[in-house]
Amino acid sequence: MTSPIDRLRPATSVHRTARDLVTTFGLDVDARGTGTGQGADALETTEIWSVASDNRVVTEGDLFVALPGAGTHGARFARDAISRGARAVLTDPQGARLVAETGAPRVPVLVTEDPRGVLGHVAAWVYGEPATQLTTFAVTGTNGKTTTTYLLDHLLRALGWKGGLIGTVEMRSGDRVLPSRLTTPEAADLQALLATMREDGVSTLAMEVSSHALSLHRVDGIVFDVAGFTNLSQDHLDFHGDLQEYFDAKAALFTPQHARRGVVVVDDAWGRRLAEVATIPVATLAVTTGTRGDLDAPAATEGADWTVSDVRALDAAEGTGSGFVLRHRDGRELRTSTALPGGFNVANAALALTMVLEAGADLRDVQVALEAAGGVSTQVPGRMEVVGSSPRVVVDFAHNTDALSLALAALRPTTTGRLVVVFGATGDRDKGKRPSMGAVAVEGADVVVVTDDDPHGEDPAAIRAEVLAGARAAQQAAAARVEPGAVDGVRHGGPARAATLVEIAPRATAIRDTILEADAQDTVLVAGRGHEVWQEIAGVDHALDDRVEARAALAARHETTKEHGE
Ligand SMILES: CC(=O)N[C@H]1[C@@H](OP(=O)(O)OP(=O)(O)OC[C@H]2O[C@@H](n3ccc(=O)[nH]c3=O)[C@H](O)[C@@H]2O)O[C@H](CO)[C@@H](O)[C@@H]1O[C@H](C)C(=O)N[C@@H](C)C(=O)N[C@H](CCC(=O)O)C(=O)O
Ligand SMILES: Nc1ncnc2c1ncn2[C@@H]1O[C@H](COP(=O)(O)OP(=O)(O)OP(=O)(O)O)[C@@H](O)[C@H]1O
Repeated sequence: MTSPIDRLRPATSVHRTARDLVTTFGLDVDARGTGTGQGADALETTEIWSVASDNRVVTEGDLFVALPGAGTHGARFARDAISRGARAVLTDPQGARLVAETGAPRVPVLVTEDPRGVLGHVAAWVYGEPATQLTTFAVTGTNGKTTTTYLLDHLLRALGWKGGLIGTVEMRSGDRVLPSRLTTPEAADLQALLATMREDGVSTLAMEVSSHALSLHRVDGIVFDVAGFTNLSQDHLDFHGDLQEYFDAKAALFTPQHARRGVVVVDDAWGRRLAEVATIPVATLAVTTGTRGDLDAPAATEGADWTVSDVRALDAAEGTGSGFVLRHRDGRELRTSTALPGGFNVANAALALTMVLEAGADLRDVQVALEAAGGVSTQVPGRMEVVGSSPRVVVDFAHNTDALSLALAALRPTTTGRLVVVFGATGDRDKGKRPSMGAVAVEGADVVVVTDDDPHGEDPAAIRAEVLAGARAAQQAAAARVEPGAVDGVRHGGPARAATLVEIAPRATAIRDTILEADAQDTVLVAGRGHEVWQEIAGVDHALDDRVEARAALAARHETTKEHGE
C-alpha cells in the first residue's frame, strides 16, 4: 500500500473559472463562502486548474472536492486543503456547513447534493477530457483483471502503440511508474493521471475497473472504447451485499455511459447473463477448454462470436504455458500461445486479444506482432510468478475461492511431487469465503498450510480458525463419501487424496518452514498476496513480500544442501 500522496499530475493545464464550473454543472454557491454579490464577483476571478478529493494531495490551483465518506467527511479537511492552495471547495450541503464551522479561509464553496456523482465529470472537464485522446480498454471481473490488463498492454506495445497502464499493481504513464494504492484510482487522481498520459504521448490505456470504482463513480466521465469482462464469483460481499448487487455494479460498465463496445467471456453463467443485459454492442468469447468448473461448454460456445480451441500444453523446449487458437465465427483465426500457466490464463490472453481485435486492429497485424513478441506473454508481478526451483515455489495473488481452486488445478499437471499451498484469508473483508477457501485448498493440494493474510482489524487466530474449520468440514464430507467397505481409503466421489492440514503463523514463518521442509520435487504455492509488500495488522503496516521470504528460504535451503554435499 502506498500513501495517498502518490499521484501523477500533468505539468500543463487549462485554467477554468469557478463561474464556468457553476454554470457548466448547475452548482449552488454557498453564501458562507465567497461568491457572487461580494463586490468583484469572486467566482469570475477564482481560477482552477486541477482537482483533488483528498487534502493530503492538494496543490496550488486545485478545486478541493470534499466528499462524504463512511469514515469521515472530506469537508473536515477543507481548512488544510485551502492552506495548501485549494482555490475553491465543491461539496454537499452538510460539507458546506462543516467548511463554515471549521473557520476555513473564505473561498468559493460550491454545493451539490451528490458530489461523488459529479466528481468524475468535473475532473474530466477541468483536465480537458483526456480520455478522449487515448484508445481506452477497461477490464472488469472478479479474477483476471490485472493479468488481462498486463497482457493487453503487452499486445498494444507489440503493435507499436505507446501504452499506459492502471491497476492493482502499478500506474504507468510512458516511462513513469508509480505503485498503486487502489485498483482503480479515485476520479480526481484518475483524470490527472490520464492528462499526464496525454502529455507523455501515450496513445492507449489498459485499465482495471473494480466493482468498487463503478459503485463509487470513480470512472464516471470516461467512455471506454472497449470494456472486457473476465468472470464473476464470490468476493467483496462485505461491500456489495450479495452476488446480484456485485454483478449489477460490474454490468454498469457495459452501458453507453461507460463504454462503446464490450467483450464478455461467457464461460460462466454471469458472463452469459451480462451478454444479455448489456446495452452496448457486445462480442462474446467462449474458452472451451474447461478453464472453469461450471463451464457448460456446449451452452457457452453455441453462438459465441469468438471461441478458443486447440489448447495444448507447451512442451519443455517451448516453456511453460499453453498454445491455442482464437477463432471468429466468420472463419478468421489466430494461432498463438501464452507462457503464463493454467487454463485461466488462456482465457485472460484470449480476452486481451479479442479486445484489441474488437477495437479494430487487423488480425494479420496482430498475428505478425505476436510472432515477433513470442505470444501473449509477459510476467505479471505476483501472478503465478515462479520465484525458484527445488522445490518450485510459485507466488500467486489468488485470494478468493475460485482463484485458489484454479491456481492449484493449474499447477497440478506439472507437479511431480506433492502440491503444497500456504495461504490465509483477509480480515474485515468478505468473511463468507473463508471456509470455502479452506475447502478448495484441501481438495486441490496435498499439504495445506493455513496462515495469515492481511488481518486488518481482526484477530488473526480467529480468521485462521474459520479457514481451518472449512478445510476440516470438507475433509469430513469427503471421508463420509468413502463407500462402506472401501479398502485402504479408496474413495468414491471425494478427492483422491487426504491433504495434510497444518496451521503456522506468522506468515513469514509459514513460508520459510514450508519451503525448508518440502521435497525438491514438490511445488509450493504461496497464495493470496502476490505483489503486495505490506501486511496490515491492527492498523500497522509491516513489510512483508512473499517473494522475498520465499527466495530467502530457498537460499537457506540450497546453502544447507551445499554444506551437506548433496
Ligand atoms: C469502500 C471504499 O472503496 N472506500 C473508499 C472511499 O472511502 P470513504 O468514502 O469511506 O472515505 P472516508 O475515508 O470516509 O473519507 C471521506 C473523504 O475524506 C477524504 N479524506 C479523508 C481523510 C483525510 O485525512 N483527508 C481527506 O481528505 C477522503 O479522501 C474521502 O474523499 O474513499 C476513500 C478515499 O479515496 C478510499 O480510500 C476508500 O477506499 C478504501 C480504503 C478501500 O479499501 N477500498 C477498497 C475496498 C477498494 O476500493 N478496492 C477496489 C478493488 C477491489 C478488488 O477488486 O480487489 C479498488 O478499486 O481499489
Ligand atoms: N481468468 C481467471 N479466472 C479465474 N482465476 C483467475 C483468472 N485470472 C487470474 N486468476 C487467479 O486470480 C488471481 C488474481 O489475478 P489477477 O490479479 O489477474 O485478478 P484481479 O481481478 O486483478 O484481482 P484483484 O481485483 O483482486 O486484484 C491470480 O493470482 C490467479 O490465481
